[in-house]
Amino acid sequence: MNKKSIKDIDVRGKRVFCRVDFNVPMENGNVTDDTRIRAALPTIEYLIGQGAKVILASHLGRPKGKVVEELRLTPVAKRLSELLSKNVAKSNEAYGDIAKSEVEKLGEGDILLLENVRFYPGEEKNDPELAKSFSELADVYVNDAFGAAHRAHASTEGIAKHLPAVAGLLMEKELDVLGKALSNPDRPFTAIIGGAKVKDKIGVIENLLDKVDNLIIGGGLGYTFVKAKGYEIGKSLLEADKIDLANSFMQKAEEKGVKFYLPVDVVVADDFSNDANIKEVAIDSIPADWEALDIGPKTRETYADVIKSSKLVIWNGPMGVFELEKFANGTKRVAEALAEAGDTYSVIGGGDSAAAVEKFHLADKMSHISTGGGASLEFMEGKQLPGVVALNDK
Ligand SMILES: Nc1ncnc2c1ncn2[C@@H]1O[C@H](COP(=O)(O)OP(=O)(O)OP(=O)(O)O)[C@@H](O)[C@H]1O
Ligand SMILES: O=C(O)[C@H](O)COP(=O)(O)O
Repeated sequence: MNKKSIKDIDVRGKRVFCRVDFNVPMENGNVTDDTRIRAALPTIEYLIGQGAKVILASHLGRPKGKVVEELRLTPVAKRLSELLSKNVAKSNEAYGDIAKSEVEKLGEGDILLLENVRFYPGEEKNDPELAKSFSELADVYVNDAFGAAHRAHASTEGIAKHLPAVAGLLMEKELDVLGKALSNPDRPFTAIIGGAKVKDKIGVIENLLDKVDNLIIGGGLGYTFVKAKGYEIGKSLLEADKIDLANSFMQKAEEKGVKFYLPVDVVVADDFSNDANIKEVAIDSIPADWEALDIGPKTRETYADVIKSSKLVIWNGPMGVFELEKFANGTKRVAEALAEAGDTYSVIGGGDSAAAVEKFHLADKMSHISTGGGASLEFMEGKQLPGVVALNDK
């Protein structure tokens, strides 16, 4: 990495504004998956160890510049405090006099979590005034929010103009692992792309088609490809305006000698729920009133075989509606195959794929689980991430 990290500067006794990505799933005021919080612990613990005054900032959800009670970071402060076995103060503001007075109370090694930065309209607009106000809380800026590094926002980009700005340890690790995988991949190199929408994955599919040996498609976005091949897909997800694009991807894959894998069978349902009637059908037999919500058993085994014969696999996006047990088998099988594949380096990029791997208790079997969904996607598209560009060069 050509950017400075916290190890390159002296943070002892300093007020450190550390942007983290604590955009975690919550239910009834409790954090339901703390992966992203745990991923930030090395940086936070390092800062504590250095005697810094640690000011943490994050977004949660998309409150669109307004205070949304359910999107306060209070439950995150509680969870972080449990993980660190240490008090984590929580502010109801993210800048201004109240936040300043709370920062003033910090001793060396203390931690304050600011309120959700997206409660302020200036955050997503990258308002220079707001960025300046954030910077007034601190002496140093650390960006450890790889998951939000693709956003040019006040707390991820603008603030870096006002303070010495360096990467945290998580940011550094993510950039090193993903960068190495894409610039010099071990082969066979396989990408598995799933999730809901083709439109979200256009860039990554385009870029990866130039790099991979195998491209596996699953999830809701797969049905636009299935339709493009001429099959009826019933009520499955379809982006009709992306059919031509899907065709052009399949053509490009053929030209480049990339093996392109689509489901050959699927699990269809008569309702989008765990109570639905379901059946497994071949890809050419999706009933008109039914919806494909997972890949079928033959597809699962083919995908597992491709995974196991690969040296490097990048996975972004679930194979089905894994949140519902009836449609989790495809995603689970992919995760298991990655876990079983001994000498395959597995990179899980994507909030949902990471959540799935956690859910199946296979996280410790993966080589690297990226904390970035959109960020890892953009990285895989070959784009520059504004939150990284803004940091000080080495
Ligand atoms: N066949 C399907 N039909 C409808 N929805 C599906 C289907 N397969 C997967 N999904 C849904 O797609 C969602 C994930 O899509 P998304 O594109 O956000 O994935 P992702 O890239 O992993 O997300 P993130 O950006 O958070 O990492 C899941 O909630 C899942 O239920
Ligand atoms: O969950 C993510 O991918 C990051 O936290 C960024 O969130 P956003 O897509 O709402 O900017």
